[in-house]
Order: sequence, then C-alpha cells, then structure tokens
Amino acid sequence: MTPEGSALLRRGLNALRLGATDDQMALFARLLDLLQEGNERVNLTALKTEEDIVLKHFVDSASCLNGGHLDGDLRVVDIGTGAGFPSLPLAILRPELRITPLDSIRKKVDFVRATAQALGLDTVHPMVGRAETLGRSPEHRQRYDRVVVRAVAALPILMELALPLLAEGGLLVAQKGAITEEELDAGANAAAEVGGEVEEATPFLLPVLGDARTLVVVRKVRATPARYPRREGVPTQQPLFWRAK
Ligand SMILES: C[S@@+](CC[C@H](N)C(=O)[O-])C[C@H]1O[C@@H](n2cnc3c(N)ncnc32)[C@H](O)[C@@H]1O
Repeated sequence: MTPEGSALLRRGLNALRLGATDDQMALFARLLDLLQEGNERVNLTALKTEEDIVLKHFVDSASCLNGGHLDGDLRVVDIGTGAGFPSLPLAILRPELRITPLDSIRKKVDFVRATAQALGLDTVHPMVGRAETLGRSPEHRQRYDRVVVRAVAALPILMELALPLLAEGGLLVAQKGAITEEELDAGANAAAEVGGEVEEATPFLLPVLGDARTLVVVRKVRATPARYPRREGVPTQQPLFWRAK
C-alpha cells in the first residue's frame, strides 16, 4: 500500500472512531495486494484502484462496527461475502469474532479462504453455499449470534435469508446504501414474518467520500416458522412484502 493509501485508510478508520495497530495496517496492505493480484486471475470485484479498495471495501466494511453491535466473542455469518467483504476487514479489526463468510460462488470462497490463510486469520472459516440451504440445515439454523450483510439484496429478501440463521436474541447487521421508507416498511413486515424486529435504521455518511449509508439492525425475537426460508432462489424471486426486481 502506498503512503497515500495508508493515510487514507487511517483517516477513514479514525472517522469511524476505530484505531488500527501497525500489525492491522500491515494486514490491510497485504489484503490490498492479494485482492489486486486475485482480480487479475478471476473477476472478484469491480473496484480495482487502491483508493477505491481502501475506501469502498475496507472503510465501508469497517463501518459495520458502528454502534458496537459486533463487539465481543460472537459467531458471525456474512451472507454473500463476495471477495470477503465485510468479513476480512472485520476479522482484521476484531480478532475475537468467529466469522463464516458465505457465498454461493465457489471461486470467490476459494479466494477468501486462501486470503484468510495467507493473512493468518484463523478465526475465518469460509463456506460455499446458499443462505437458504444453511437456514434449513440443523447445523446452522438458529446457531449464530450475528449475521452481517453488505450489498446483497433488498431488506425484505435479507430478512428471509438472515433471520433463520440467528439464535434468539441475535442480530442482523445490514450495511445498506440509502433506503426508502417503502423498503424499510416492507423489511419490517418481512422481519416480523420470520421472527425479527427492526431495532434501528441509522443513516450515516461514508468517511471521506460522503456516500449515503444506512446501518439496519434487526433483532431475532422469536423462532423462525419452519416454512422459512423457502427453497433456493424463492426469497429473491418472490420476496416477502416486496416486489421482485
Ligand atoms: C454484490 S456481491 C456483494 C459482495 C460483498 N458482500 C461486498 O460487499 O463486496 C453479492 C454476493 O452475494 C452472493 N449471494 C447472493 N445471494 C446469495 C445467497 N442466497 N446465498 C449466498 N450467497 C449469495 C453472490 O454470489 C455475490 O457474490
């Protein structure tokens, strides 16, 4: 990472009131290299420049820590992790989290696994699969303290993918762009249907760039009815209380 990239990362993290040790900064620098190298072999992410990766992947992922919902020794699943976001930055900044980055695309998960190994992040255990499948498997259903998710789907869809995985009392932390009242209302209705309650939807601006973001936090308040999640693809094709794309 160039000195400018490193300064930008520190500036972004400081704006989120997050410090980073020299070791953590070194891990981010190595992650940047691995992501740029990996992107030359397989198409992992549309963001390619140092500045974009630092701000739109690293700082943006770190903003999931706003509000302290991911503090502590927690079992976390990251639905639709792609090239490892927010999982990898969260694992660097919060080594006490036990994180399962999940994605249905094997080549992305292979990259996340190899990268976590190269960075020595042994709290990260990537998995290939769909959230709907995990949500129905006894090994994973209602077993997690937190679900994190960034840039995967509209809120009503996320509720059906995420809530079945949470133990009662657990939280979904969804990092979204700007959201409409309509999406939030539909999300609240879908949450209630699958055992959740929206606790907050906090708008904020991404440090340095100023892009609009919303951190939506949903608590699992009762067991998810056995009929959810519906089979693979249905939550997206026929979203609860929402229109399909
Ligand atoms: C736009 S990418 C976002 C990646 C990453 N979260 C980020 O913020 O850069 C969405 C990812 O979600 C994955 N995905 C979508 N629906 C999924 C599901 N039901 N189960 C698992 N992965 C899913 C896709 O394969 C894709 O890699």
